[in-house]
Amino acid sequence: MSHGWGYEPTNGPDTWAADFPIADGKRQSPINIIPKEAHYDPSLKALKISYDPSNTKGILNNGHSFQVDFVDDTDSSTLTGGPISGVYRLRQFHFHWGGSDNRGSEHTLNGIKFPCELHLVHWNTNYSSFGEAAEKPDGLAVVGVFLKIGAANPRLQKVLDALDAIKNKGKQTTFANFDPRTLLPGSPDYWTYEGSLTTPPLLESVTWIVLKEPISVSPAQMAKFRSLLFTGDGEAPCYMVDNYRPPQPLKGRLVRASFK
Ligand SMILES: NCCOCCOCCNC(=O)c1ccc(S(N)(=O)=O)cc1
Ligand SMILES: [Zn+2]
Repeated sequence: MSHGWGYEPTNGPDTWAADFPIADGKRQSPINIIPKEAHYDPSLKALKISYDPSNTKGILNNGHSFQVDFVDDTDSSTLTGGPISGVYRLRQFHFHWGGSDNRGSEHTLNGIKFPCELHLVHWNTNYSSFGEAAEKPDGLAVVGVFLKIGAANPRLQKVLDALDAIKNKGKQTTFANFDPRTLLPGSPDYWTYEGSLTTPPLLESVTWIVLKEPISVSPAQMAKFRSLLFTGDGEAPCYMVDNYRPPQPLKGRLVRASFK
C-alpha cells in the first residue's frame, strides 16, 4: 500500500515528484524572497480584504496541518485588489510550523526561516468552485503571513484554544465567529509572485501575496501548535511539526513589491 505524502523522510517534499511530477515544474512554491531583488511595481493596488466572521464553519486536523474552514457559497468573505483582478472568496486558513523556533515557515526572507507561516486561501469566483479554480493558472490567491517569536498573540489564542479538541488526524470541531482579519499585521506592504500549492497536488494555480510585516507568536503558543499529531487515533503518535516545504527554484520568475 503506497503511504500518502507527508513530511517524514520516507514521504516528505523530496519524494513528492514521484507521484506529482509538477513538483519540478516552472512555478513552484514556496520561494526564498530576496527583498533587494524584488521589483517595486507602482501599479500594484492595495489589498482589499473583507471577511464576515459568521462564515466560519469549523476547525479540522487534516493530518498535514489544521485548517479553519469558511462557508464560501456567497461573496461575503472576499479578497480583491492587490495583484489580482476580480473577486476571490476565502475558503480556509491554515499554518505551517517547525519543531523548534529556528524553522517552520515555507517562504523565507533572505534565507531566513520564521517559526511559523499563516496561509489564507482564496479562490477566483470566475470559476464555479474551489476545485475547478485550483486547476486554473489564475484560480487561487493565498495571502501568506510570517509569525515571529515575541509577545503572545491574543488573537491567535482563540484558534489555539480549539486545538485540544482536534489533536488527531481527521478530528474536527465547531469553530464560529472568527474574523481572520484580526490575524493580519498593520502594514499593507506585500510581495507577490506566480506560484503553486505548497503541498500535493502542487497545482500551479496560486497568485502568492506574502505580507512584509510578521505577526507575533510566543514560545508557549508555538508549543501549542506542536502538540497536534500527524497521526490518527489508535496509531503510534507522531507530533505534527516541520510540516513545511522548503523554497523551490525561482526559474526566472519576477517577484514584485507593492512598496519601495
Ligand atoms: N480536482 C480538485 C482539485 O483540487 C485539489 C486542490 O487540492 C485540494 C487540497 N489542497 C488544498 O486545498 C491546498 C490549499 C492551499 C495550500 S497552500 N499551502 O499552498 O496554501 C495547499 C493545499
Ligand atoms: Zn499552506
